[in-house]
Amino acid sequence: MATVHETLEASTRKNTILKSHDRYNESGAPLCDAFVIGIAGGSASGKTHVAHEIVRQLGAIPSVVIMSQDSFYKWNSPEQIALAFANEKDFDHPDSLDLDLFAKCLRDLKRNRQTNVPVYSFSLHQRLDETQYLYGAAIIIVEGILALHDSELRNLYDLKLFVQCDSDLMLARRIRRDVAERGRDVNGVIDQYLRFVKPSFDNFVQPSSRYADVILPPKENMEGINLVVEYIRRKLAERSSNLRERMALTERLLSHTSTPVPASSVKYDTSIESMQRAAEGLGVQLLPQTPQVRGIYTLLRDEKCSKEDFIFYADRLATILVEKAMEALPFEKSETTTPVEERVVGQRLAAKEVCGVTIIRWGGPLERGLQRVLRDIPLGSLLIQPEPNTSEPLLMHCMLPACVRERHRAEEAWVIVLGSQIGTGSTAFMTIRILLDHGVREDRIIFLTFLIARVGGIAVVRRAFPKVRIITGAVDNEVKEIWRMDGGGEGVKGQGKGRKDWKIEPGLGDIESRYF
Ligand SMILES: Nc1ncnc2c1ncn2[C@@H]1O[C@H](COP(=O)(O)OP(=O)(O)O)[C@@H](O)[C@H]1O
Ligand SMILES: Nc1ccn([C@@H]2O[C@H](COP(=O)(O)O)[C@@H](O)[C@H]2O)c(=O)n1
Repeated sequence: MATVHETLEASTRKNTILKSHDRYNESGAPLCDAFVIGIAGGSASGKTHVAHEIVRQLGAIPSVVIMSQDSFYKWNSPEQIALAFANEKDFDHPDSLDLDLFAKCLRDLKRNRQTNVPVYSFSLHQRLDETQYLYGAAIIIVEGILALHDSELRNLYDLKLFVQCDSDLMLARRIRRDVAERGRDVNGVIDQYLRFVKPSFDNFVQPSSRYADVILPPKENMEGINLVVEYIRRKLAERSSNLRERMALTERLLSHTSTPVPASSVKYDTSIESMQRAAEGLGVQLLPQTPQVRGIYTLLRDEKCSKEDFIFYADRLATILVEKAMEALPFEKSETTTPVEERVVGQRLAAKEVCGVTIIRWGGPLERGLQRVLRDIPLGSLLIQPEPNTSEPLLMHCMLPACVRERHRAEEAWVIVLGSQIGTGSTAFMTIRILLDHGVREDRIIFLTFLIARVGGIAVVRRAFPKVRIITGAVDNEVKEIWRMDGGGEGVKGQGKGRKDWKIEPGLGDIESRYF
């Protein structure tokens, strides 16, 4: 028998997040749901093969999730498991599946929310205790023998496919696969096939082919798959947006803002009054500009600041920012006994769940400060990187803390987000949107940053998410378009390989490179 580890590997192989990308408008609302493709067909007809071929051909398109109906087999009692091992349990009737849960998970994922999909073991004939977290799909491929049978599921698909295959070919493939991968023997596979698989195919699976938009042949089906992939590409192109570009076009966007940002006559005016005015206009919280804070910025801005000093003072500043964030968290009365046996009334943190989310590299210089103030805080991470051609932010990796991954906990959680500077605002925007998708309340997100560009994407972020608290230590003037060379440093477009990027002026330079 396969080990639980092997079983898990086999059963989760179909539910894979590859990458994810951004698809929201400037108001923070999702532009569109994920595109969902339903693939049905008999057992071993080639549904998984078709799903993987579509993913392979889509290639550069960032996020595709394959959701398998197999994950939704119901929990089985010990008696049912004994029947299953004797090949006497019917796993092909629609009643063997939790179709309601299947539709709920798909609905959530389609609407850009997280979902936690059950994990099923074919070798143990049982749903396992763990679930698989999925989030961020732009395209969802659903595959299963009954994927087109249920009307609730059908209503969620944008495209319906059916893989047509001869019964003898399906039986031959199933014997080979079930013996090799699912811990079965030949006689058992044949018994189960004749008793349950074939009748169910005739009664439920084959009749559902009438709902399909496209019927694919079992072999030599590349031509059909090519057409399907072309169709998906067209649909995605219709939906695409270039948010970062639009966020950087600040004049146009600022004219939309309800709170006008006062213009400064001095090019690089970093005076206290100028920063305070800008922060107020933008609705961001500026750290009190104490001599200490001003002194730290003066050191950090200095191009001659050594790495050692930069790290020390960035950590110090991060600690001050986190201390400021603490003022937003709820505290309650708490009694304690002192070492001299006296009772005193004090305070304790009253938030049920507090966690941090850092954006890999971008939030790194703030992490030590967070952990100094909130020692055991769970810290999740996101990797958001620009798409090479458009510079659109892409979510490449999503490792959120448990209290955000589960929706009922996310609704209670306070989240402190770390990002070193907000220029075009596109990464900040995407991070906030990801947290909202998970159910975190807008007024419980606290965004900490060293620096904001007054004329930049911050206006869009504020307008889209007015309840998010943004705390910064400084507000600088503007965000400028540059050409970032592949090997590092700035260059001129057309002279060497690189990509479009933005930088804040006067700024702190490339904070991550100076810190790491
Ligand atoms: N077009 C194809 N050409 C050759 N082999 C295929 C093809 N489609 C599927 N197979 C093989 O048949 C078996 C079952 O295919 P799979 O896609 O897992 O079926 P399903 O998901 O419908 O149960 C696998 O071993 C797979 O490699
Ligand atoms: N414990 C189980 C659960 C399901 N099956 C069979 O799996 C088939 C569906 O999966 P495909 O990948 O082939 O689409 C279905 O026909 C069930 O008979 C099983 O054998 N054991």
